[in-house]
Amino acid sequence: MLKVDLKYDWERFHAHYQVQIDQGITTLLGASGEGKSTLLHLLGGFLQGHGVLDYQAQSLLALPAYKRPISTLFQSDNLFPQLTVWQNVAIGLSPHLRLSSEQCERVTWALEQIQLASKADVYPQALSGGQAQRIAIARVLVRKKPILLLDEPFSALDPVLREEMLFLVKQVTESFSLTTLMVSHLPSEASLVGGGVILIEQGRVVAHEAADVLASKQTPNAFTQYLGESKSSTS
Ligand SMILES: Nc1ncnc2c1ncn2[C@@H]1O[C@H](COP(=O)(O)OP(=O)(O)OP(=O)(O)O)[C@@H](O)[C@H]1O
Repeated sequence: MLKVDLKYDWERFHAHYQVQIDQGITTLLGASGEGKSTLLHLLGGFLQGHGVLDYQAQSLLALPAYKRPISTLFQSDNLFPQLTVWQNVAIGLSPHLRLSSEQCERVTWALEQIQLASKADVYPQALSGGQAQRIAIARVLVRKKPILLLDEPFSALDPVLREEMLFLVKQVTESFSLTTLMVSHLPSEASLVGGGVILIEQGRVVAHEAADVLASKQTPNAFTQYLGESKSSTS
C-alpha cells in the first residue's frame, strides 16, 4: 500500500494530498491545473513535499528519485533515434549500456513481454507510434519497480492505439502486481482500465472510489459534477 499525506506549496497553489492507494491501477482525474501532475511529481521525487510518503510501511520521502521503487512514464518519453530498440530498453538499466549477462537477459525478457522481441535490432524510425510506446513500457518493465506512474502518456496516440496501450498497462499491472497511477483527463479511460479512480481538486483528493462508479447513472456521487463538466467541455 502507498500511503500519502503530503503538503506542497507553489506560489498560490497549496496542495495537501491525503490518500491510501492499493496495488492495482488507479486513474487520477480532475480538471486542468487542479494538481494531478504535481501529485505524480511528488511521488516520483521530482518535487519535494512535506509529510508522509510510505510504501509498504517504508518512508520514501528522503530518497532521491532514482532510488525510489518507482518508474515514471511521461508523455514526452521519446526513444533515442541513434539507439536500437534493444539499446533503448537497456538504457533503462544502465545509462552507459554496460550490462551484466543477467541484465541482458532481462532486456530480452522485457521485449518479449510487450511482444516486440523481433524488433530488437531495429531503430525507432522503423516503428509505428504504438510500437514506440510499447518500447517505452518495456523500458519501465526492465527496471522491475513496483510502482508505475503514467502522466497522460498516450494522449498523442489515436483512439484505437490508445485503447490498445491502456489494455497493455492494465495487463502489465496485473501480471506484475504493480501499483499503477495514471493521470488522465478522460473518464472513459478510467472506466476502460477499471480499478480505482481518484478526483483531484485544488491540490486535494476529494473522492476515491472504484472506477465503476463513473458508469453509475442513478446515484449522484462525488464525480457527478466533474463528469458533467468534462462532458460539456469535450462536446
Ligand atoms: N514547480 C512548479 N512550477 C510551476 N507551476 C507549478 C509548480 N508546482 C505547481 N505548480 C502549479 O500547480 C498547479 C497544478 O498543476 P498540475 O500540472 O499539477 O495540474 P494538472 O491537474 O496536472 O493540470 P493539467 O491537466 O493541465 O496537466 C498549477 O496551477 C501549476 O501552475
